[in-house]
Amino acid sequence: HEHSSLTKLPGPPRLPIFGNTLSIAWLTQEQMFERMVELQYLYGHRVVVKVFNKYVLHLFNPRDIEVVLTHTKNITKNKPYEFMKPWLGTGLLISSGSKWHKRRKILTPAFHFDVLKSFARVFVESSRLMVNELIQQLQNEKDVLNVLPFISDFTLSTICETAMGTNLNSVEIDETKLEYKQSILDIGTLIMMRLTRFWLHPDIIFNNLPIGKRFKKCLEDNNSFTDRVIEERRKKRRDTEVEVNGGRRRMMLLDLLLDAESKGEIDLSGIKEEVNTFMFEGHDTTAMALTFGLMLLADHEEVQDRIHEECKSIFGDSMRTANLSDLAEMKYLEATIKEILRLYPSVPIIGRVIEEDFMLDDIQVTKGNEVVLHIYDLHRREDLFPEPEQFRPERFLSGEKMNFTYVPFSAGPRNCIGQRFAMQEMKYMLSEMIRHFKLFPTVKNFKPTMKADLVLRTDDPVRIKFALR
Ligand code: HEM
Repeated sequence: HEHSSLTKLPGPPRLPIFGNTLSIAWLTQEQMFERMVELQYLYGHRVVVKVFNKYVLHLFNPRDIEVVLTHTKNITKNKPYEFMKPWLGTGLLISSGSKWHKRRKILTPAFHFDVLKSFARVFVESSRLMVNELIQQLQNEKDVLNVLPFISDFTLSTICETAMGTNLNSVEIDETKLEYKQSILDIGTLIMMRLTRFWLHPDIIFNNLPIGKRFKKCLEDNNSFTDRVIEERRKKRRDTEVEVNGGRRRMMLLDLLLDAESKGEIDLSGIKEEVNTFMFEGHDTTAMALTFGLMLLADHEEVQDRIHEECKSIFGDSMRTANLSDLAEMKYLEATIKEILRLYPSVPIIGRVIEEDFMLDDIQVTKGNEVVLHIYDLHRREDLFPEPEQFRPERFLSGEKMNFTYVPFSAGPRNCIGQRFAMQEMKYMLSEMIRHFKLFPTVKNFKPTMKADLVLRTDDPVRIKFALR
């Protein structure tokens, strides 16, 4: 009764007791990614994997995904997110129930249209800063670059300067910044290792092994950066008492948290978990999307040319910076970003643990079951996106609603709170890049090997050749 009709669904052959846990126990992150992708080809669009006595339902159908994402009660994240708790606490990404509701309410104003609008200066200046750095590289005859480090510097400093109200462009902080970025990579690797090796699941074992000690060290490195961000903002608020700029400044995310603290609605550990959550989600997701984006653009000269044409029609020969109404006119660039996120959705899969029973046709999914939604695989279904491997921004030009065939930012009550922030940031940055440079691939039609991680990642460096336009 408890496990309802899931037992009847297809899936990889299960062993007694262990279920499917042994078959993933030695996989690398690359193999694990492969394994997730191949599920639908081997078993169809509803697949059941058994983890000891627990049933995990993997879904690849837009209709099924819609049912799960729009359910108002089933908003609790599944087991794998537990392993992120020592790091992100129960910040907005991971919390559930009334805590999640309360926090989402506190933080939503930080993403209001007017607040995002006020970030234009930061997005534009940071984009220009990156462009200038690349020009400098060109002057030093370095025209082939691994782009990720430049891009993640860009996204990290924008999230700090916007949401956190902290400026990081001092040399002194460079080292801590690098350490912070490295700590996130290591945390991802260690969490994936723990996830696939079931004997590392109990805290008492994990924490006492070398891997657990390494994990702890990474968390310390990570926190030393985010603690500093909080401290810097506190100091600034003390020094410049009323820095309220038409009431807007105070809508910055970290200010909302610090204000909530003085009203007794949140404590320091609550602030820390949100700052860790937003620093990570707010920079790593967009950095990966922009990296894969530049890779695809380099490979598609015709797409670059169309974006350039569009920019010319907006700016003429002027090299002035963009504003929000310019952005609204960049229809082709918007379609391009959507297509980038179709092929490379920064969050490739998401999961829930079920608290209220529901039906998928005649299949009953019951309390305690877990559900995994395959965004990456959904976006590459041939029946939904003809020639799915082809990069074609035109798919998104008609403006037709994609409903649940396309959900890079998830949907429903637990959708991405930073969706519009991310779209704006990517538009500002990519338009600046295309206005200044022509990009060329170093390997034509390069398909990096993906790995299972906290966000969509590859170990293959994305190298691009630059030339001034
Ligand atoms: C290309 C960029 C981005 C993509 C593709 C993306 C995607 C997603 C997805 C799929 C989720 C749902 C996760 C889940 O259910 O486990 C999510 C949630 C979230 N995202 Fe994003 N995101 C992006 C950028 C950002 C940015 C820039 C921020 C912050 C400034 C952000 C903050 C968050 C937070 C806090 C959540 C949890 C929301 C909640 O549960 O209430 N994301 N994002």
